[in-house]
Amino acid sequence: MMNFSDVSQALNISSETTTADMEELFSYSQKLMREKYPTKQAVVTELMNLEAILSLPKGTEHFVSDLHGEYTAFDHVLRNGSGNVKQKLQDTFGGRMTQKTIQEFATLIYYPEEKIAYEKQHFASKNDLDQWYLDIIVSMLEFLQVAARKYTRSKVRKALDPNFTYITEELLYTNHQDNAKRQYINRLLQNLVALEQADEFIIATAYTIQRLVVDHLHVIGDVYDRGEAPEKIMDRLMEYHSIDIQWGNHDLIWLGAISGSKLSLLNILRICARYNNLSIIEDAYGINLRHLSKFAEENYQDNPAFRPKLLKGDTFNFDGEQLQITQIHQAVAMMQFKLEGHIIARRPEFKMESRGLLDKIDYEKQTIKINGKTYPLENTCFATIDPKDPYKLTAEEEEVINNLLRSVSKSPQLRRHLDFMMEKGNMYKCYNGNLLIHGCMPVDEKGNFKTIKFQNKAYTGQKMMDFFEEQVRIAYAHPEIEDDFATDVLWYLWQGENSPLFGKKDMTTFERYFIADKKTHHEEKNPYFKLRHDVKFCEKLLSEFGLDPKEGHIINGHTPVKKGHEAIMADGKMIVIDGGYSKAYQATTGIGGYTLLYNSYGLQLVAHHPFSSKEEAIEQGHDIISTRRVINYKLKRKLVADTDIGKQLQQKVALLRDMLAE
Ligand SMILES: O=P(O)(O)OC[C@H]1O[C@](O)(COP(=O)(O)O)[C@@H](O)[C@@H]1O
Ligand SMILES: [Mn+2]
Repeated sequence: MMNFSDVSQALNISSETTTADMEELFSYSQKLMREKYPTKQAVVTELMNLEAILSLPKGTEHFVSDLHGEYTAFDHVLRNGSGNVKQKLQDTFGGRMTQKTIQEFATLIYYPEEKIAYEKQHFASKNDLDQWYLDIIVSMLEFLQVAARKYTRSKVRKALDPNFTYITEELLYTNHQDNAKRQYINRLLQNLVALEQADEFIIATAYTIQRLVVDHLHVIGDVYDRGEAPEKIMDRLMEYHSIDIQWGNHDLIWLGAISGSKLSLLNILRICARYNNLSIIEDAYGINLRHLSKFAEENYQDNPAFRPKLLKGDTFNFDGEQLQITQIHQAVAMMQFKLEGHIIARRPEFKMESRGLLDKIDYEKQTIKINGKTYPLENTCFATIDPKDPYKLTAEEEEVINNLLRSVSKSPQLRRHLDFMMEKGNMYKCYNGNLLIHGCMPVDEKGNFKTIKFQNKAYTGQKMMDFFEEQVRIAYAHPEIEDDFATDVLWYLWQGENSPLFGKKDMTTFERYFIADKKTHHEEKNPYFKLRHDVKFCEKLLSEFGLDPKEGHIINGHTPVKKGHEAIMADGKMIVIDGGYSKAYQATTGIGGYTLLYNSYGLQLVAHHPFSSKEEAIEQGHDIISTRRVINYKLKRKLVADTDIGKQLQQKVALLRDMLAE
């Protein structure tokens, strides 16, 4: 018999729900179940279905992080399921196909349209092409069967292209060795080719396979900034069949910009200018920068510290574009430094006085005093600053920023993407026993969770995370309110000392632009980043979130794992998967990025070579996976019953059993 606590779990009831509420909910859920399964037969069918699902192997989870706008590399990783497609091909065809054929087959599954077009150019006769089609279709069906093995028929059906559902199911579930059926199957296959459906069928099946090899995707933050196409990543994520996102600090400033935070907006503009990516703002999101550009042109000159960073092969679209971006870059950076002074004054509880720097400058001598030490300033661009009132925006700056804020809030494309980021996103997630957080849990040197005191209330550990999430949701729901507490908290999450998404003492943006002494650029990391090597500390953190400290893992992104450093820490309890998709950071990491797979046998870390181009992948069959490392191979396969969803299904099974017993 189910009790209230079982029901409360099944219905996700919080500790604040009263017994009376629970009784009502309990009878309500029974009523709903009776409506849904009105006959004994319906109950039995559903019960059998659920119990069968519970005994299937757990689906594969795929973890990615710090995508930083690198769409093509990310797209490739999704298409090959972090090497999962190739691994399964190897297991299926290893003895029967050469390595070269397996790689070609893999490429066909990743990029079916392009690979078919490429292959077609190389056949001497129609007969050769038709034979190729038949061979490929037969192998694909065999492989589809492997990819579909873990799922119920109904789930596989959802992954099929509706145009080919009928024919695929016939081909998939009919015994090809059965003499009576062989002719029928052969006719179906021949007709696919004869009726010129082969291309479409292969393409559709390739995408179904891509979809089936990964059951659920976790994005551990930082979709945005530095790379050129975050909007394409967001479109791709929106199409994905099953996904959650943990917000990164960079995602937060995009959420901030559309929630009315001027500082967040200035930061995204500054980073886009810095990485030569203003087209994301203008073209992808349709935000007009003409006013800003004109203002920048009138007030700023060339300045080496603000020229956009160029990656190999980058060029400018027109003469003078570099200068224009350099001017915009300075204009937004200076507005940012000014407005930081306002928020710091407005929010003493943020304790960020030391980050107000414009009043620590000697404008005549061009020096600054930080922590008692005076440094010369270089590459300064302080024309809009009134030394007597350094944080005051000029009237024109006010107008520029207000206009920008307005047009950001009106961009339907941006809203669509960020609505999705809110819907699927959280500060952290507990999923199948693991804890997913982009950055860290702020702690002191001893590993005690830090407490923040905001608006006379104190928050620690998980409660602090929940508090931050609540503020993000409040700010996002009220974009018209620009300087309320919740909107300011969004900026705190970007660069506040106790932000779980930032995890450093100070963000030294000003120093990086204007002070030569590199010591001032240092950003001290929270002690978390040392302590996370320690098993006991990781166990404590898992317990804080109600997870099993012996079984669970913590999965972080955020800090690029430098060459020669470990991504797996604390005996496998802690896994850091930001190996740096970001091209700008590949020199430090030496690789293209890490991803993580969690299938029914356990966790595997996958390291990727930097991705060169789609063309190279297609023509030369280059894949980008380098190594896979098993973290915790389980002899006993995990089943759906062992997962979070499995637990919910078991509650439902119990309810159904109660109904049968009535
Ligand atoms: O290398 P860039 O683009 O100038 O960015 C440096 C800034 O980025 C940060 O590392 C934050 O970005 P990440 O979340 O990607 O680490 C800051 O701490 C630092 O000041
Ligand atoms: Mn980050």
